[in-house]
Amino acid sequence: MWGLARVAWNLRQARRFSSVISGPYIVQKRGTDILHDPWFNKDTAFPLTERDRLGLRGLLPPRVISFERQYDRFMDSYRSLENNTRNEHPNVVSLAKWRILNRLHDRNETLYYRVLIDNIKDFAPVIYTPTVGLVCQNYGGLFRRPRGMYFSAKDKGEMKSMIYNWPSKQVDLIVLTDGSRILGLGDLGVQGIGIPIGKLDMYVAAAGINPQRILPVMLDVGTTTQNYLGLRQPRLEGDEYLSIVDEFMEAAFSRWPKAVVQFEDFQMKWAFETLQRYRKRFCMFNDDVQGTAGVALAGLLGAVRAQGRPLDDFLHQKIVVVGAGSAGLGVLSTAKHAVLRMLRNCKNVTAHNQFWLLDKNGLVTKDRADLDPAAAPFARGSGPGEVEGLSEGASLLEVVKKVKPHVLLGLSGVGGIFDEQVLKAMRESDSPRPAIFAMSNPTMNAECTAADAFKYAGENIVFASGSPFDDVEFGNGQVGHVNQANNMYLFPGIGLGALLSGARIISDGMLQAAAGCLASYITDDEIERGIIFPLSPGVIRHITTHVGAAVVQAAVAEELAEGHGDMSSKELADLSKEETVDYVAKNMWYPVYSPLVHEK
Ligand SMILES: NC(=O)C1=CN([C@@H]2O[C@H](COP(=O)(O)OP(=O)(O)OC[C@H]3O[C@@H](n4cnc5c(N)ncnc54)[C@H](O)[C@@H]3O)[C@@H](O)[C@H]2O)C=CC1
Ligand SMILES: CC(=O)C(=O)O
Ligand SMILES: [Mg+2]
Repeated sequence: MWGLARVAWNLRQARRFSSVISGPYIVQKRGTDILHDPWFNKDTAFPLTERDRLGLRGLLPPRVISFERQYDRFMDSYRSLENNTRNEHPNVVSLAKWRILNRLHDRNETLYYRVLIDNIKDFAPVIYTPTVGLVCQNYGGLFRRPRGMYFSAKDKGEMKSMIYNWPSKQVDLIVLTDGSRILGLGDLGVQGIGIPIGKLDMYVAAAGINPQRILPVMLDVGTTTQNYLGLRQPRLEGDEYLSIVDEFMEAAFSRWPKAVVQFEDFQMKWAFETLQRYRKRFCMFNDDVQGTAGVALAGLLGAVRAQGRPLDDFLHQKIVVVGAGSAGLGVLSTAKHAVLRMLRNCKNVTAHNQFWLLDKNGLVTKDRADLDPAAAPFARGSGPGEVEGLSEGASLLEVVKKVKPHVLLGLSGVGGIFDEQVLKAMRESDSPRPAIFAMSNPTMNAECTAADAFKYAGENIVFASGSPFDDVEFGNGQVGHVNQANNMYLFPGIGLGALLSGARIISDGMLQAAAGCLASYITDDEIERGIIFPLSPGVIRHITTHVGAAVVQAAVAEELAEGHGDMSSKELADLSKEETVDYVAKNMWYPVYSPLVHEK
C-alpha cells in the first residue's frame, strides 16, 4: 500500500512543484545588497524585468541563465570534484565536498536547497553525519561567514534585546546546542555550531521548513577543550549554566512565541535536566533523547517483523543496549513504555525485564555502587528471570554469549566495540534474523562497520548504522542491505507537526504518534529484504509529511493544538487523516525562484 502511495505522491509533488510560481516576495533591498543576500540571490537567473525593478542591470553578465541550467552546472562541478579527488584521503574529499556545498549555501539558498532535496542520499552524508563531525572538528579553519546566532555567558542580561539582531521577522524552528557532546566526538564547544546548521538543513530538505525561518543557535558557556572561536573559560556548571539557558529560552519565545526549539547534542546531565525543566513550559524537545528513541523503536519493531513474527512478539525480544547515555536511556525508556502498552492488550503475557544495559563499566546491575537513578529501572537484579553467571560489570562479550539477544544496539560513541568476537557471538542469537544496530556517529565512532557485521554475525542479519555505510556485496549476487538508523527520520516530522498544529508543548503522545507512523511506514516486501528505514530522493519528504500529520493529529486529540496561521484549532480538529496529510504537504516550502518586488 505504502509503496504505491509513495510513487503516486512523488509524481503529484513533482507536478505540483514544476508548476509552482510562488511569491512575489517583498524585499527591502536593491542592487548588490540583493546579490549578496543568499535568501534572495538568483545569480545569473534574474530575469531582465527584475534586474530593472531591483537596480541589478549592469551588475550581472547580460545573459539570463535558467534555474535548470544553473542546477546542471553545479552538479557538473560537483561531479568533476568527485572525479578529480578520487585518489585523495577520504577526509580531504569529504571536506572539499562540504566546501563546495557550503559556498553555494552562502551564495544562493534556493539553488542549494534544490540540489540538496533532489540528491539527498548523496548530500546528506556531506551536510550531516558523518562529514558534519569533521567540519565541527575543523570549524576554526573552515569558518568564513557566520551562520546562526551565538549566545555566550558574556551576554547575560542582554539576550532579550540581542534576539532582535536576527534579521528574520518570523522564526519557526530553532536548533540549539551547547556543544558539549557533539556526535560521539565529545565537547567541541562553540565549534559544534555545525550540528544545528546541519540539522536545520535536514529540516528544510525533509520537512520543507522555509530557510528564512530557521535559526541555528550556539550557547557558548565555555568548553573543556580550548578552541579559538569560543569563550576560553571552563564550562559553566549548576545554576550559573541553567540561568543562561533560561534566559535564552525566554528571549527566543518572547520574540517568536510560536517557534519550536530542538535541543541537540547536550551532554547527558543537561539533556535530561533541560528536558524536564522546559517540556511543560515551551514547545521544545530533545532530539537525542526523544527523536532517537522513536527511530530506534521503529527499528526494533522492524526487527520483529523481519523475523516473520507478529508485532506483539516484541514482548519476547531480548535487547542488549550498549551505552547508558542520553540516547541509550531515551531508547530504553521509550521501548519500555511500548512494552507496557502492548502488555495491556496481551493479558496472558507477564511483564519481565527483557533489556540488558551496559555502559563503560560493563553490565549495569542493582549491585552497582553509584547506580545512576536514570539507569536504575533497567539495572539487572538477581534471582528468577536473570541469566545465570552474569554479574555487575560483565563484559559485552559475556553478556552477548549468555543472553543470546535478538537485538544488539549500540549508542556508546565507541568505535569498533562490536568486535569480531562479539559479532561472532551474535550467530548464537535466539533470533532467526538477529538485528545489529551500530547507531553511534560519526562513522569512526560506529560500534562496527557494515562489512564486519555481515562477515562475522552472518548474512541473514538486519543491520543499521547511525552514519551511512554502503550496502555489502556477498559475492554470490546477494547484498546485505545497510539501513541508516538516524533520528533524521523523525525530528523533521516532530518539529513540523508541532509547528503546524501550533502545539503548546510536545507531549509523549505526539512523540509516540511520530514513532508509530515511522514503524508502520515500511512495507512487508522491504522488511523481507532487510530494509527498515528507506532513504531515496523524495522518500524522506514523504515520510516526514506523514510523521508530521500524525503529530498534528495527536496534538489535536490531546487538545494541545492552538492552530497555525489561518488554520484554527477547530479547523484542524475537523480535518480527516488524509486532509491532515494534505494540509502538511501544502505547508512545506519548496525551492523555486519567486519574483522579487522592492519596497522601501
Ligand atoms: N543514530 C542516531 O540517531 C543517534 C546517535 N547518537 C550517538 O550515540 C552516541 C552516544 O550519545 P549519548 O548517549 O548522547 O552520549 P553520552 O555521552 O550521554 O553516553 C555515552 C554512553 O556510552 C557509555 N560508554 C562509553 N564507553 C563505553 C564502552 N566502552 N562500553 C559500553 N558503554 C560505553 C558511557 O558510559 C555512556 O553511558 C554518540 O556517538 C551519538 O552520536 C546519539 C543520538 C542519535
Ligand atoms: C544523530 C545525532 O543526533 C547524534 O549522533 O547525536
Ligand atoms: Mg544529536
